Amino acid sequence: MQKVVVNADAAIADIQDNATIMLGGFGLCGIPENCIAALVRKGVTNLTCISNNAGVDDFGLGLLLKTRQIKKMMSSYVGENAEFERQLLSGELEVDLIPQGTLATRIQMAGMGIPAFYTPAGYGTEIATGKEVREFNNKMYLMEYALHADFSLVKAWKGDRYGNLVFRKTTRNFSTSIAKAGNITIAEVEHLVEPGELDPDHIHVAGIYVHRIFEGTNYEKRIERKTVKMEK
Ligand SMILES: CC(=O)CC(=O)O
Repeated sequence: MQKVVVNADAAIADIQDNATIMLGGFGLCGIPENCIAALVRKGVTNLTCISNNAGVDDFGLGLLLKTRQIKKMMSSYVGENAEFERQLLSGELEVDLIPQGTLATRIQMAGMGIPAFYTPAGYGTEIATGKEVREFNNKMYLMEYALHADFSLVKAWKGDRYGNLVFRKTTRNFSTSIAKAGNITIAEVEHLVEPGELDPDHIHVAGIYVHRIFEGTNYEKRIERKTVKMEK
């Protein structure tokens, strides 16, 4: 199977209005920047976006919020985006705020083919509204469903033509599960290499999960490693 596509525009060409897309990254690192820029250029609307972080005003999913292409956000960490807040408070944006561990597990379960699971997170709160509740060992749990998407978009450090992916540091968080949860998974990578160049022991996502891959350009990478000197 030929998985390599020329660029982000080709990779996302069949994402249409009303699609559900899942995006990797944690905080502002590991963001599929090239795919987001291509979605802005394509102008698709009414998207449902599943991502731990909803971006900031001028980066990440904030770019798609600014252009009003997102109808619904399913997220956990949403606190640093003024336009997100404005759209939420004005009722323009539907928001499903999900506890972070629940979000991670719902995505992971989709990749594992497990339809639902029980978690104590959110029991007795608004999160529990409408959800099945069960008691195990004298503790109450909510049933949560696996979370699937039409498309998963992830950004890795390296990938090969077969779609095998290697992530760096925190960018791996969420991205490895997201890569397995979409019907179509698109990976953008900083370095596209030949099969055999990646050490098999270092591969985080096996190519079987990845349908399209391309080498991205001009990564902004908002979060950089800083050396912090600790006071004695
Ligand atoms: C703590 C977090 O959830 C990190 C982030 O997405 O900003």
